[in-house]
Amino acid sequence: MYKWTATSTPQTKMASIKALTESPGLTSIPSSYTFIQNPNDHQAASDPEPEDSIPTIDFSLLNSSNPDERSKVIRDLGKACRDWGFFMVINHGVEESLMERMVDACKRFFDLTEEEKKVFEGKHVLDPIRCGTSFNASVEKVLLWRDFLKVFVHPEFHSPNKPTGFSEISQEYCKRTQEVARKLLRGISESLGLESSNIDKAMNLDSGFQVLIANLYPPCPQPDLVMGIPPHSDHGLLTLLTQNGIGGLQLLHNGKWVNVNALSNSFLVNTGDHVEILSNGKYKSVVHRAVVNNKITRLSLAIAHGPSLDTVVSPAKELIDNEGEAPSYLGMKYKEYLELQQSNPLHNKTCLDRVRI
Ligand SMILES: O=C(O)CCC(=O)C(=O)O
Ligand SMILES: [Fe+2]
Repeated sequence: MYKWTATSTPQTKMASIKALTESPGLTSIPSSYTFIQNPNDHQAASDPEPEDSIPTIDFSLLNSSNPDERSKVIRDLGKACRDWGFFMVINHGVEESLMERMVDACKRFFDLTEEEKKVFEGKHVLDPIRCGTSFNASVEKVLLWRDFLKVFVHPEFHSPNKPTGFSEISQEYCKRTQEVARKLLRGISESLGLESSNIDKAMNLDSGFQVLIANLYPPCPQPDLVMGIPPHSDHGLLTLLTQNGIGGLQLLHNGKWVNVNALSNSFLVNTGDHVEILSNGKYKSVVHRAVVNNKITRLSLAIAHGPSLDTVVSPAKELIDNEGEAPSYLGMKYKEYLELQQSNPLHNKTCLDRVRI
């Protein structure tokens, strides 16, 4: 049986979705998880049309000594950001075995006992290590079919001390994904007509905020009624996502939901709200969601890369000055934005709407 478990604080915490699904004889979902009242009204997703497929970026070409090849990949990167806010990165140089060990370490974290995980529950949205269920169960009307672990890994590296090896593997993995993200941001800077180091400098990426988010979506007896993660855009600049080979990520593209079918050993990359702000809306953050299935546990691992927490992010001065545009977003300190986004229910681009002019 699943149950509410009391914690040392007066607030009651939900049992994990993993514990719920492992309770014997679960054939229907508890009503608190009914996200979709009428599946017929729900906008089902389809695969992208072949002529409009998800952009793929060959990362190795960013290092090309051939200037034509390099300028083409920068153009492709700009087009992917403008048309999709999303792209798949191949040939990124992070070994497949490291990606697999990282996904496995996250799986082993979720396999710890409920008692062991409780130590890492965290109380505040800015606690550096926090695991739990749903997104923010204290403010949500409907619970999500998802357990999570969130760990701040840069500028200061944190890690749960269990399971064995987690800390070493995540330190290496996060260092490597940060290098990939920074290089992509140099390309994105150039694609906006800015110096390649513009975003890096303006966002203070030497002390950029990086957070590891592991999502666990166990099988659900009624997957069409629940949601893993509801439609939202990410805070920050770029999120690099990988998964345990099981699909479930969907993007809102030209008003339609599209399934993401990832190539193995690729990173699924989406632009976050702060790329939209700094590009003054030239590049939009993409709305995405995660659906679940009734057969197999899906695990996704998102590494979010943002400015340093103290950076006030506003549209790039060079874009405003050079192109005579009016700024479309107010400046806000990234830390305040993060706190706002994490303390409210996750819903479309409601957080970004607060800074839109
Ligand atoms: O699980 C996924 O594919 C999406 C996860 C996600 O959107 C997030 O962690 O922000
Ligand atoms: Fe996301």
